Parts: sequence; C-alpha cells; structure tokens
Amino acid sequence: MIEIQNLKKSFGGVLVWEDVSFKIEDGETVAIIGRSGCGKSVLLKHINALLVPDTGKILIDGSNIFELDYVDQRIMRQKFGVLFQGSALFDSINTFENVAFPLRYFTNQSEQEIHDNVMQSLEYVNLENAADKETSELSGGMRKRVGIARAIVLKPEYIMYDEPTSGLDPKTAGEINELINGMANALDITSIVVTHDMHSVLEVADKVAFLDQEKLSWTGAVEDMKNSEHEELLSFIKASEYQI
Ligand SMILES: Nc1ncnc2c1ncn2[C@@H]1O[C@H](COP(=O)(O)OP(=O)(O)OP(=O)(O)O)[C@@H](O)[C@H]1O
Repeated sequence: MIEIQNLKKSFGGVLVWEDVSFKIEDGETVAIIGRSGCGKSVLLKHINALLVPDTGKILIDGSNIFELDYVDQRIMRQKFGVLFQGSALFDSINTFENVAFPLRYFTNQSEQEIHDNVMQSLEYVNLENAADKETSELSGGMRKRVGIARAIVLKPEYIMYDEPTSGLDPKTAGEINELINGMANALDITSIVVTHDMHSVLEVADKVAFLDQEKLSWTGAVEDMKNSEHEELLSFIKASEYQI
C-alpha cells in the first residue's frame, strides 16, 4: 500500500502543490489527473523518491521512503516499474536490450535468465516477434508496449504510467488501456496512471486524484467522479471533451 501524507513541494520558492494526501490500496489503479503543469509528473517522481518533498511523507508498505538509506531506497525502487512519458527507449539498442536493461542494471541474472524474463515480458505485450527490432523501426504504440515490457521485467509490485496513451490514435490507445487492465489483473500489480485522457481514466481507473490550484482538489472513486458536483473537476472533464 502507498500512503501519501501531507506532501508539499515547491521549486525555488514557487509552490507546485501542498497538503497532498491519499492512499493507494494494493491491487488498485489510481489515475492522477489535472491541467498541464499542475504537478502530476512531479508527484510520480516523489512516489519512487526521485524527488524529495519540502514536507510530508510517503509510506510504501509502511516505510517512509524519504528516510531510507541509499541501499534501501535502491531496493524500494525495484518494487516499481515505470513507463516514462514518451516511452524513453534507448535508440542505440534493440527491443530485447531495452527490456533487458533493468535486469542488467539491478540484478546478477545469467544470460539465460535474462533471455527468459525478457521474452516473457515481451509476450505479455504481444511483441515476442519484435525482439530484434531497432527502436527506430517501432510505431508509437509499439514503443509504449516495449516501455511497458521494460516496466514489468523486474516483476514489480507497483507500476507507474506517465501519459500512456498520449500521441496514440483512439484504437491504439484502447489497446494500451486493455494492456494496463490486463497487467493489473494478471500480474496483480498496483497501478498509478498520470493522464489527460478521460477515456483512459474511465477504462482503467478505480480511483481518481485531481490536482488543481496547488492542491489535491478532489479524490474519490471513478463512479463518484461521474456524479460529482465539484466545479473545477467538472470543468476539467468537460474541457477534455469526454462526456460522461
Ligand atoms: N526539476 C524541476 N525544477 C524546477 N521546476 C520543475 C522541475 N520539475 C517540474 N518543475 C515544475 O513543476 C511544475 C509541475 O510540473 P509537472 O511536469 O509535474 O507538470 P504536469 O502536471 O506533469 O504537466 P504535463 O501534463 O504538461 O506533463 C511545472 O511548473 C514545472 O515547470
């Protein structure tokens, strides 16, 4: 379980948000939504301690990640898989090596173990035939799927998706949403999805955290979001051109 408690962050005296508190239960999928620049990616980067807050705590399975030493923080980070914005694949290596990267960096697995784990991850995302492809040969949807294969290769407890459907056509975006749901069910992963895509929110999320006006403005179940009378949330949803 992830417990975010009274988090506050500013950069050079400029406040991003304050008093952000919510819980992510095991097995849940939470969508973090809000306007550009409201601090969604900054919040993701706190959840695996890539950024440190001004004040507040994040408890991962009971431990405050900001109080861990270097070694324990490194161990904690291995509980997380991350699909970065834009997929962030290395151009100079093929699909297999992109997915193998976390195994080579974090583990001492043999070549055979690396091969088996990479191929298993590629099968999950239906790309077992693309292992030899160079990054430049992959479509946008395939890049996202390779990014997801890389995110799950260490068999994480938690997976964070930063804009998983951005830049994709609706059909390919739908396939990525199905993959996110499939991953959550088959691998029992707890998922955190940063997105602007309200269709994706409705497809994948159990819970929503809405950042607005330098705070966590609304949080609750997706079903409650549909019936909410929260003015800013409704206006955000309306502006996303998705009618619910
Ligand atoms: N390392 C940093 N140093 C200084 N300011 C930063 C840093 N990272 C983010 N910011 C600022 O924090 C604010 C929130 O950024 P963030 O990337 O989290 O927004 P976002 O909600 O994810 O936006 P988008 O939807 O456009 O990706 C922005 O004003 C950004 O310029």
